[in-house]
Amino acid sequence: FSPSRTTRRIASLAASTGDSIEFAKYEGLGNDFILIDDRDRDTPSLTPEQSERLCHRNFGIGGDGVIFALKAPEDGNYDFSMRIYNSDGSEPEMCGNGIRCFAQFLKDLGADAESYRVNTLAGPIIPVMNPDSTITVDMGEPILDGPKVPTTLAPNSEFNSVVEQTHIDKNGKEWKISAVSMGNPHAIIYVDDLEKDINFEVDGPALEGDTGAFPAKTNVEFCQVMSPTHIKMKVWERGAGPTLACGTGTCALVVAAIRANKIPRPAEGERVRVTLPGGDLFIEWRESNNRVYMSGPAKLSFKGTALLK
Ligand SMILES: N[C@@H](CCC[C@H](N)C(=O)O)C(=O)O
Repeated sequence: FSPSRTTRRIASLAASTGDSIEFAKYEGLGNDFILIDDRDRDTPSLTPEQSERLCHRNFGIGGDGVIFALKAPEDGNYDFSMRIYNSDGSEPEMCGNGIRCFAQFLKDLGADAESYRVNTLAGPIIPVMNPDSTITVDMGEPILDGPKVPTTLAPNSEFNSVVEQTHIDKNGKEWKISAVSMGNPHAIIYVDDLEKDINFEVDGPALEGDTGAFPAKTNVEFCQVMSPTHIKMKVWERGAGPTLACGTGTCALVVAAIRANKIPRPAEGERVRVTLPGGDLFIEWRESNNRVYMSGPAKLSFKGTALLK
């Protein structure tokens, strides 16, 4: 934030009318979210601007996003709806770590089911609570068709989707990009050495905001294949910048890596381990139904009441 925006934020908090909101703070591998219980509402009780302010790590609660647990639509097909704002106030379609936090939040609120049918902007998503307290999420089918990702990068004829296409960013740096959507867009880039081959703080934002190639902006995943069943990944998220983990990004990466023959497709039921700065996620892209399953933890950090402007 520029000093003037920061000053305005302090002023707006100081000028609080006393309105406040109850929240709970959760994290999935350090990807952290403010959860709001809006189960009696159809729409979020906070604006994108209020959410952005609450996500600020100095002047708010701090978080990579705000997640709202909302009423299910009346069609009877769902248990709940979920919406999310990124820490910059933009609204993504889905969030993988967020949906595990959402499921744990529901459980902690007393909605003690084994699984939930959640209505999201990316379609139906189903988190299942495991006995070992991890959560496995049916993340649905990956979207590989370029215009639907959306990306303007040309499809690679061999794969009929965007696989390692050459692209030059605004700094003149050349990349080989694969594009996959898990409801939200991901640009996947393989490097030999994650520590040496990228300038994360420069390359991440240069690609995130490259609307010529990704008209809705994109999440950017830099990846290093460690073995046929293990990949390391660093993520620069759309609307949130560097985060410790990204569930949708991890799913997109495993799909992209299998399609590009970077790793073999594991046998049905076997999973690929993806190591992120915040820890490991386990991903299965099931051949029999084309759906992606993500397993990992979600934990309550603290609860509180926040002042609103
Ligand atoms: N951290 C998330 C993704 C959140 C949304 C993303 N920043 C976007 O704008 O698409 C995850 O775990 O999937």
